[in-house]
Amino acid sequence: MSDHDEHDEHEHGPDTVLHVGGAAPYDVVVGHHLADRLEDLVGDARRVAVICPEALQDLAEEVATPLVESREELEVTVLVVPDGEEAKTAEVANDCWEALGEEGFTRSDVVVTLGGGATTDLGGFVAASWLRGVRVVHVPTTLLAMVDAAVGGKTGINTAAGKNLVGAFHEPSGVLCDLSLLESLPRAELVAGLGEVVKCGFIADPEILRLVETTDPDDLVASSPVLRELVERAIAVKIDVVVADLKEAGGSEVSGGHPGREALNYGHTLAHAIERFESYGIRHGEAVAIGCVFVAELAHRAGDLSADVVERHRTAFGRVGLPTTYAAAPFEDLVAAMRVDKKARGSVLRFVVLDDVARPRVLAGPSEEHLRAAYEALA
Ligand SMILES: O=C(O)C(=O)C[C@@H](O)[C@H](O)[C@H](O)COP(=O)(O)O
Repeated sequence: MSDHDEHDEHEHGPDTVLHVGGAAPYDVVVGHHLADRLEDLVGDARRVAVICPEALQDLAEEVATPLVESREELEVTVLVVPDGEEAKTAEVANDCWEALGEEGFTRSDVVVTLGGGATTDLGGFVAASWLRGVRVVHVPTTLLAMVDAAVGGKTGINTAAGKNLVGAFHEPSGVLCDLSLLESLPRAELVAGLGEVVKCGFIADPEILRLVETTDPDDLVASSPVLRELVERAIAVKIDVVVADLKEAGGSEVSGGHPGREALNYGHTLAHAIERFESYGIRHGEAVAIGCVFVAELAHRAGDLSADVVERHRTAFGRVGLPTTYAAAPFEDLVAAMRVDKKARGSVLRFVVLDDVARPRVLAGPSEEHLRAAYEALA
């Protein structure tokens, strides 16, 4: 992650600044080589804790060095956490709290997360809970974290009962989406990130679907202007939704009503159940693709979604290389896992479904017959 220079400006155009309004406004910057923006975001902090997975330790040092050099009194500590979902445990959060305690971290200090969605979820949660909330700046290094996890303030860890069951809403004070970091991202990780992008296309922005359907998937690489447009569009979808309903309070069964923030959970009810069943051995974006096809099948049976739009799910997710079939888990196990989904109310399962592209709503209490048939359609 190096500094932005004239060459970047010439080759990739100016950085894009997407503003997130609300009670705690912040900017999401999309561009190339954004390291020089971090100093401003750290502001007058005395201490910075950079939370990153082991594989990104060198990058963390690269980020830390200019900060240390920028101000004599600034202390920067790198906290290394496990890779992926293994970081999202109470034990790892506790290790981070202990480290912040040893550093004497105060309310004016700053956590910087550097990593994928699991790192931003964990680091955001540590920042949300330490002293009941210190500033956090996210520097996402995967496509999924850029378009989803780093934006909107959801933070959390997993428990034995399921994914993200403990957490807090804690908005970052800034997000730096440095697309040059995607150059070294394994292809499968980039493809997984496209799962959340395509999801945004279905719930709110048909132009995303058009771009995905008309671009050669091999051209979706870090330096591609189309990828950048997809990133910016997906973030814009997310910003619109979280500004209107930060704490997911608007999800209701009011007929014809938009589900508020729950719309972003499209495909996630089954996705989280599959991830848990697979002991997080499947990438989140892959599970989301499967979950979206499932819920499209459900909406076709229990609602108004046309067979054409169901098929469009298969082609859009499949085109970028994401899975659209799944049969590994017994239906009953997945239903049991879905019962602890945050959208469930009492014994009633609730799903975000579509009536058409960009027309999301909540479906409450679908019949077991419809659920089973939708799951069987994934096989
Ligand atoms: O930001 C949201 O709201 C979302 O639901 C976005 C999801 O894509 C994301 O995976 C989120 O972390 C899932 O949240 P959860 O509340 O279902 O745990």
